[in-house]
Amino acid sequence: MKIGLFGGTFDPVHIGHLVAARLAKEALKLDRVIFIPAGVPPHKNGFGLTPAAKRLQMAVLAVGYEPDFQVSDWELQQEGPSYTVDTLEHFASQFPDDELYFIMGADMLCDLPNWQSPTRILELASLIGMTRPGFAMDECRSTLRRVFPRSEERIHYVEMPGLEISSTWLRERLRERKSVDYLIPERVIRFIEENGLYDRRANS
Ligand SMILES: Nc1ncnc2c1ncn2[C@@H]1O[C@H](COP(=O)(O)OP(=O)(O)OP(=O)(O)O)[C@@H](O)[C@H]1O
Ligand SMILES: O=C(O)c1ccc[n+]([C@@H]2O[C@H](COP(=O)([O-])O)[C@@H](O)[C@H]2O)c1
Repeated sequence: MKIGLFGGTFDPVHIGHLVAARLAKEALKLDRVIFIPAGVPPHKNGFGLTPAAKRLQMAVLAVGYEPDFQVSDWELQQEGPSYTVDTLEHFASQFPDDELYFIMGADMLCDLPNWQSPTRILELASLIGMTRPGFAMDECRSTLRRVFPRSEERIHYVEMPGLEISSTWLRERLRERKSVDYLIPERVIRFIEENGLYDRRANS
């Protein structure tokens, strides 16, 4: 089996994530994709992060009834920063007979040399870099080719329609009481309002 792992802060999850997962699955013929909300995202200032349990619930609601999408709370159960290498070691021992693919947007892929143990990451999984507006994939590709010359075949590049949205931008819209319709799954918007996340309340 080919298993896609998709790590993220998902604060909140949005259509950029869902489209990336769907197209990565299609491009690499993955059997399923597991969304893995990060407990403590390693390169982000954790200040103001929505509590892990709520980010997890939003991810669960977002993947809804999709039989080929799942959510893992593994990173949320660990202490300290959610380093991908540790997550991959865990999933590799969990699924020893399967091939692992880690899905990421171009911004994250270009940053790979700064991650914890990137060479080990490339031994444990193939990577799928999804295009993202504002990040030059070609530049990123030549950097990665230079830094990891022996891992070229482990990194896949997949085009997706440019969705110039981020959780940061959506949090701002939510706080400003602007519409996020179609950008965030409807069930997740309802959850945000019911729980008063991002200062948003139903009918406010
Ligand atoms: N619009 C998008 N297009 C392609 N990839 C995306 C998009 N949004 C997020 N991703 C990718 O999804 C993964 C998880 O992203 P994350 O949860 O940090 O969302 P984000 O929108 O980048 O959040 P923030 O604005 O809070 O940094 C990352 O690999 C990121 O590159
Ligand atoms: O392991 C690392 O060094 C590392 C550094 C930066 C990001 N990551 C992972 O990349 C994924 C996307 O990160 P983020 O910050 O965009 O949500 C998430 O699973 C993070 O744990 C991992």
